Amino acid sequence: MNDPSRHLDAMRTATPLVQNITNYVAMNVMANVMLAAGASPAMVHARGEVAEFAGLAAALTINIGTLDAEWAECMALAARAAVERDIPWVLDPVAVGATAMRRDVGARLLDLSPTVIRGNASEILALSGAVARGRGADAADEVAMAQRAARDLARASGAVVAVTGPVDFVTDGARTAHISNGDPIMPRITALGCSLTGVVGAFAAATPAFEGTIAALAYYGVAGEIAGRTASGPGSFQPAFLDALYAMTGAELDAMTRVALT
Ligand SMILES: Nc1ncnc2c1ncn2[C@@H]1O[C@H](COP(=O)(O)OP(=O)(O)OP(=O)(O)O)[C@@H](O)[C@H]1O
Ligand SMILES: Cc1ncsc1CCO
Ligand SMILES: [Mg+2]
Repeated sequence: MNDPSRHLDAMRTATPLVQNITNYVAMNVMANVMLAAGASPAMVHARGEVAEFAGLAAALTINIGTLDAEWAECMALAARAAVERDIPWVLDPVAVGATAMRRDVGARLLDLSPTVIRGNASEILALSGAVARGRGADAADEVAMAQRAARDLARASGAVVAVTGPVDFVTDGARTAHISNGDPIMPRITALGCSLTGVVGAFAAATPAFEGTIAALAYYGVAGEIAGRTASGPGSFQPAFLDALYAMTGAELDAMTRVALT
């Protein structure tokens, strides 16, 4: 893909309303990232309104980072509503292999036909049923190790699967892509992966899932590279990253994108 800017333009033009059920750590970071990108985020998770809100939204994202039993039920209600209303929904299976509860909720959500699944290598390995070594929310496995699991998971679930890390991998079960944009500071800042899931949802609202996911990952990685030019550590990286998401032109994105389709 040499023109991800088309998909960035489509997303910014649509300013999609994206409903996010995300974790307490990510809520503020994610909303700011999505606003800087040009989307309209709403963090909505109450039982009484999740399904109704999905009728207003252009996409839904569900992140199990700070799970509890009540939220797990609301996540399923929201996912069902998204499928009924035919809007894309993105699953972020944070630390899905860590506990029995996470494995159970992850499997239930997987049964509800996510459009895209976005996780790190340990999470995608665990969700696919393979043995993973992740501790908590951080990856301990390599993206390359998770590629076969990602392809199997995509074929079994019908979802586009994105494995993020130093080089990102995206597959719909048949086609594959590697995106080698990004900055090594990114995994040293909490919730940047969670926030990326929101950006993937925003792109998927305006573009078919495989192309939209690749473009979202390229855009995010390029913003990371731009932020990395001036940042002196994780603290100064965060505002520089928001500014880069906000200011990036389509021409900059196309010039800096490193995507290999296979
Ligand atoms: N070592 C790295 N070098 C360059 N980019 C990276 C690196 N690690 C992660 N990234 C980028 O960081 C972003 C977030 O991906 P990551 O895999 O860290 O998510 P995550 O583990 O789900 O994060 P979290 O759960 O903490 O929010 C992606 O755009 C990815 O490409
Ligand atoms: C640190 C952390 N703990 C639960 S969710 C979360 C945010 C990154 O996934
Ligand atoms: Mg994560």
